[in-house]
Amino acid sequence: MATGNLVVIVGPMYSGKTSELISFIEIYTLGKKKIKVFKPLLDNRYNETSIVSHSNTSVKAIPINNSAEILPRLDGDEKAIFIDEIQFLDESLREVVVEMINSGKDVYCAGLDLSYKNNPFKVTSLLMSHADTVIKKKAVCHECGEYKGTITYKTVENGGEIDVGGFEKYIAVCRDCYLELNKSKQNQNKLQNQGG
Ligand SMILES: Nc1ncnc2c1ncn2[C@@H]1O[C@H](COP(=O)(O)OP(=O)(O)OP(=O)(O)O)[C@@H](O)[C@H]1O
Ligand SMILES: Cc1cn([C@H]2C[C@H](O)[C@@H](CO)O2)c(=O)[nH]c1=O
Ligand SMILES: [Zn+2]
Repeated sequence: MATGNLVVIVGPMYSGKTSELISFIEIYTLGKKKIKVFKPLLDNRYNETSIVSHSNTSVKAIPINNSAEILPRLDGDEKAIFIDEIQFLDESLREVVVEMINSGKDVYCAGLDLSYKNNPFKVTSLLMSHADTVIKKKAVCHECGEYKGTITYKTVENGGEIDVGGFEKYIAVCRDCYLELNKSKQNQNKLQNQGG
């Protein structure tokens, strides 16, 4: 039996990763292929049992706490496995995914490549290394309007590097606007510290 393919879809928030994942799901379901869709329970923005895009299309998904919950949920005859928001899962997802492609399943993963601090999410980097295809999506920059948005900027100060949310705290920007916004944030902080 031939091994499966690994496709990893990455990019900033609002770049259409979930929409792209859903269009691949459609291809398998139209072809009446058996599939399973997973998403981390942590991502409860819209719904705990569906993956939902910003343009509001949705597909039913099995919520999981960690990557160890994936293999026990399989029947064995699935043709493809889809996993959204991989940045919220543990690094052992790599071994789980490699086992699935080695056993002949196609695997489609979508998630953030970079945090709002411009740090790579390790689990995404690991999966990109194993991928047959990496699809790097862009968003429209919220600041300058160019179709060059490659990073997510956090507009509020609170919360850590893992912090579920949407437009109330995150925007997608291009690299130039990201640097500009961080520069003005630093200047503001400096002024505040000087009592200005
Ligand atoms: N700045 C933007 N650039 C592009 N699309 C945007 C933007 N803001 C909102 N959208 C909408 O978001 C849709 C993409 O949403 P989708 O949920 O697929 O993105 P995503 O990359 O999975 O986001 P997230 O990482 O937040 O889950 C687009 O089709 C568009 O309707
Ligand atoms: C950019 C970024 C998004 N997120 C969250 C916001 C959303 O719930 C999800 C991206 O779709 O990831 C983080 O937890 N950390 C980050 O650095
Ligand atoms: Zn910009």
